[in-house]
Amino acid sequence: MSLADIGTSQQTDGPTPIIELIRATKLYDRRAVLSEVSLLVEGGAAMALIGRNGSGKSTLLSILAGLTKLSSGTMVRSGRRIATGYAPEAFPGLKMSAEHYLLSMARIAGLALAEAEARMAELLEMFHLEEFRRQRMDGFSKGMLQKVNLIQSLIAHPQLLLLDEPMSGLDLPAQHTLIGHLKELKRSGTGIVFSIHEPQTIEALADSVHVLHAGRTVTTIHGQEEMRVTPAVYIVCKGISEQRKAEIMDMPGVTSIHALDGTPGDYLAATLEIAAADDYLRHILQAEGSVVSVEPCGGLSAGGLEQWMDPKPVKGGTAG
Ligand SMILES: Nc1ncnc2c1ncn2[C@@H]1O[C@H](COP(=O)(O)OP(=O)(O)OP(=O)(O)O)[C@@H](O)[C@H]1O
Repeated sequence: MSLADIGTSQQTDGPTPIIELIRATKLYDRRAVLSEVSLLVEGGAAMALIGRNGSGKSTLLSILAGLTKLSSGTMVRSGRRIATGYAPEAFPGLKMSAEHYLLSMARIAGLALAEAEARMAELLEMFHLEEFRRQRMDGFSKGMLQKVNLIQSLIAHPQLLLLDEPMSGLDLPAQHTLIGHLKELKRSGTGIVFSIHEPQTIEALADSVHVLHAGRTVTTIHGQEEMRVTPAVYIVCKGISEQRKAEIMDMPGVTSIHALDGTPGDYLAATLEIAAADDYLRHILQAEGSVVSVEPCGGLSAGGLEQWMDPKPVKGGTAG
């Protein structure tokens, strides 16, 4: 049930809606960086936001956090005050100790001093940061700053947790710690929205994936089952004429196909069912194109989602 429905219907058992965006649009200098995006965040579930650089993920998170205003559309909250934790993408090395900063954040969020101290100690220990608690953050490494950033978002038991690239800069043990803690939070009913570029985190944590491209929703996928579809193959080629491109795009078994951004020349990347790979490769060669790389992909990749994360590096040569 969406939050928009709640006013008109009897509430039923099941996931609790926390916050909903309906046709959310954000303009900067009359340019739409988000266009008509709708989504519903539910308690006890995690939604991954994926999309290439500049697709609007951070803007969307900042809107959900209440820090950026919509240009049009609606944001509906389940209550007047939702305890919200927000870890932005860029976190500054402030000229104060981690302890001073975290206690201030906890107090601002409404925690009593004793509770704030206890919760801070628990989280500092969890992220192996306790020995640095009295040091100034302007001397911290990137990963240490990210840990402080995450701790401030978690400290006041958020009902809604918004994380912008939470794994950025974290070492592997810290990544595992974070995933474990986020799973616990989900079990306790927190709704989580996180932007991410790594498929592993999606598989470990996400209950749904919302894909953005140039500020628009490309697709949304619900449920681990839907995310883990059959294995597939990811093929990058180049040198195909516009006319032949249209033909290969229509070939059976091609899940997704797109021009590969950030590479020289007209590189084309396709995700397709394994059974269709031979036929596809034959078509490329008949169209006088050349094959740059062929790689198996599984899990999330098979749904064609990989193309919306960071573009894969193209192996082999430059465009001719
Ligand atoms: N304050 C702002 N003023 C003008 N344009 C902005 C502002 N904030 C973001 N943008 C633009 O909005 C678009 C979306 O940016 P956003 O940071 O939301 O993307 P993103 O998907 O989070 O990217 P990345 O993966 O690189 O972090 C970009 O084109 C960006 O330049």
